[in-house]
Amino acid sequence: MRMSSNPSLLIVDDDISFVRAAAEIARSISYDITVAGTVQQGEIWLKRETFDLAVIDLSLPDGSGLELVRACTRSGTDVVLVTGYPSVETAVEAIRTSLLDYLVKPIEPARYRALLESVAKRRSLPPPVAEQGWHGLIGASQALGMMITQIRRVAPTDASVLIQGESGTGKEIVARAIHAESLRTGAFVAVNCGAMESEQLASQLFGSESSDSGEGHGMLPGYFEQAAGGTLFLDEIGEMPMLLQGQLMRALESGVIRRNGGRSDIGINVRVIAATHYRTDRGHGSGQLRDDLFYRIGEFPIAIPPLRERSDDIVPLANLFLSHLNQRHGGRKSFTGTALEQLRRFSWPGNVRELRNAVSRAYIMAGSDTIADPLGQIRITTPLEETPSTLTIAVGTTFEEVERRMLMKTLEFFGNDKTKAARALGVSVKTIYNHLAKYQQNPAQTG
Ligand SMILES: Nc1ncnc2c1ncn2[C@@H]1O[C@H](COP(=O)(O)OP(=O)(O)OP(=O)(O)O)[C@@H](O)[C@H]1O
Repeated sequence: MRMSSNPSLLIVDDDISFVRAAAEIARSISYDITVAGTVQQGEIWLKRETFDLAVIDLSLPDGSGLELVRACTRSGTDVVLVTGYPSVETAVEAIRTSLLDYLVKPIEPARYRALLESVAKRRSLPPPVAEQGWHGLIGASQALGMMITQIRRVAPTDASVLIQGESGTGKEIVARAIHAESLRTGAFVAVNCGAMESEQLASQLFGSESSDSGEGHGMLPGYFEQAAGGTLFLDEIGEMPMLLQGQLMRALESGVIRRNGGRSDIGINVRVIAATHYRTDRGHGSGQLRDDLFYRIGEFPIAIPPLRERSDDIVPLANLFLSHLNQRHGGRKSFTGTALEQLRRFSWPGNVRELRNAVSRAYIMAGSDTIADPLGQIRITTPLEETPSTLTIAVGTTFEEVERRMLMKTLEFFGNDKTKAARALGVSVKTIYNHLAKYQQNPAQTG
């Protein structure tokens, strides 16, 4: 997997002198270069990596360069076909496919260089994030643009991705974007590893079979099977019990799983994306993950910065959340410039989720169509700083949100010990798990 930020070029040609000349020009404009001499080698490289540009000879020792064009198009790689023997048929065939250009040898260095420069320039710009966002990701910050570039690069590969970010930064939305941009046709299945007890999580992940059942009976396919050909999103992987982490590691390494109580192995074709709120930059922090699993799932790490570190995203997000509320309630409310500035300067410890809640609260509390002081409610009603053992709740917060925040804060206070949290809240451990599972199934209602 390439980690360099240089543009990348794949040259597929068995003509050594052409390869040398083409590579030299590309290197002079900082391209990372990979060379393949046959269709088969080209296919292997295209499966392994995503390139910005591929320069492919039409006649290769084992077939036509056209055979590689589809794989390139699928992964968003621009293609330039070259030929030493131009003919009308090959030209027509080449034009029918989606090419950046079609060059005849000996190629003009100036034209080839211009092509390389235009691809490199286009790739270095972050893709535009339209008003409705890119796969639901809204924002205008450079950090978001860079994240989108990373997503586009890694999505078509099979690399496992580890997303790190504070709560509410958008880890699930990023995981969904990777799945949507991948070539995987199966389902996206999300599971919160901290929302279930160990045994339940094991049978949900790997499925279960009861031994005394008749044919087809008592067989419950788990999340791995449900995500066949698709993506399994393991949220809060650091909460997964150690024993289960070992089981997961073995499944990922061997490519097979066995249902609980089952007798045969089942092959899995699943791309795993994991997420954690622990910082993963200094080692992997608090020892929540087995070393081998950390390295196995962290092939391609993506760090989502907290909202306070990408304040250019705040205004577009706030405006979008407000326009959703206007649409839902038939309103015409808008923020004043000062209001938007106030939102921009706030630190948003609960990140995008907290911003969305604040916009809802401001919408409900606003006496007119103009919202001038969206944080007024927070300031008036939260004179106290929160501490690890206190929770501050603003007027206008829904019961559901109060319940959720109380539960999460209590769990945090007791170091995620569900038994202690349940005792403190006067409910059963099962109730805690039920709520966590509900938050996982209905994320829209949780914030
Ligand atoms: N860039 C963004 N654009 C639009 N909406 C966003 C963005 N980032 C986050 N959101 C929204 O914020 C909310 C929280 O996002 P999400 O659930 O993906 O966060 P998370 O990091 O997975 O949170 P948690 O760790 O608490 O599960 C969701 O409603 C999501 O749609």
